[in-house]
Amino acid sequence: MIEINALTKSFGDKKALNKLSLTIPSASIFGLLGPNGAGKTTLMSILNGLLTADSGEVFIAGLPLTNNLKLVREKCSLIPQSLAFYEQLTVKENLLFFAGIQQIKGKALLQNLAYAVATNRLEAMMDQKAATLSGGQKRRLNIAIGLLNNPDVLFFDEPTVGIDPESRNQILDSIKAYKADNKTVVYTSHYMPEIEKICDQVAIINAGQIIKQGSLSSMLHDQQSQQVIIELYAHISTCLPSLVSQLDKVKLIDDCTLLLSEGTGPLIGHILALLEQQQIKVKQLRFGASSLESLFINLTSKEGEDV
Ligand SMILES: Nc1ncnc2c1ncn2[C@@H]1O[C@H](COP(=O)(O)OP(=O)(O)OP(=O)(O)O)[C@@H](O)[C@H]1O
Repeated sequence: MIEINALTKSFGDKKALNKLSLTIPSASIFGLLGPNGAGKTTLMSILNGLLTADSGEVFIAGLPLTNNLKLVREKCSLIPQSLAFYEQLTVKENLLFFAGIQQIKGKALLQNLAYAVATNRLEAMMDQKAATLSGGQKRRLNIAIGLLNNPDVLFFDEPTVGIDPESRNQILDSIKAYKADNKTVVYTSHYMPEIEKICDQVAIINAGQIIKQGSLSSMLHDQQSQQVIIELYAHISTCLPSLVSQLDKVKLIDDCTLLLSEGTGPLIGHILALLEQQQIKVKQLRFGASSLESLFINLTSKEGEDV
């Protein structure tokens, strides 16, 4: 289990984390969601000992992070979004090099290497130069390198950005396999359907604080009776520019979809009347936050960005 209490980190005047508290259960796949600049990377960097917090505490498997940095680094692995290996070395040479600099040897090396290669399906390309791999294969090599220390906790920073669907599915399958092997996975992504597919628990971070945390089903259920989603056949920005500037409690999910938040009773009638006036046809009207995306937009939209 990872226990985070009142973590604060500033860069100059900018508070990247503001007394953030969070509990991440063991052997779960935990989704960390937040808009750009919310503090996700800062949090992951602190949890991995790459940055030091100004105040607050972190316990990983009961150990305080500050006094046990070396041990915690052995138990955790951060898989960055950027590729961090040598293009001119083969897959095997890269894996052996990164195992070597962590001084992983003997039986541990054989076991960890086999696990990293098998879960990332790299067997067929061990003698291939990294430069010749596809984007998805490179991403899998990146992950395999992160597994060489056989970590208990894996932090993934958007591992599936810009890769083909086959590699995306392989990566998602491997993440489920890590959980089945009792590893804890902390996962950030902007791609909500992916989070919905694999995560047990989700926390939404905004402006350096956790604004919502829970199981995915409970979070969506909480919102069920309070939200209405209206999908249109037309583009809102072109056909109804006045509507979007007039109304509170209305947000855009995309240019054809409106999300009406809490307390929307009379508002629905008002909007439907406006749409009728403009002869805009409604494609679908749904009750409840049917997706994590609508919940996320609703929770993280800032004043001034609301429509
Ligand atoms: N080294 C730094 N120096 C100055 N400001 C920083 C630094 N690192 C982060 N920040 C600021 O702290 C805030 C949180 O940044 P962080 O990178 O943690 O957000 P994020 O949620 O990971 O965003 P993204 O999804 O865009 O990667 C932002 O306002 C960012 O500009």
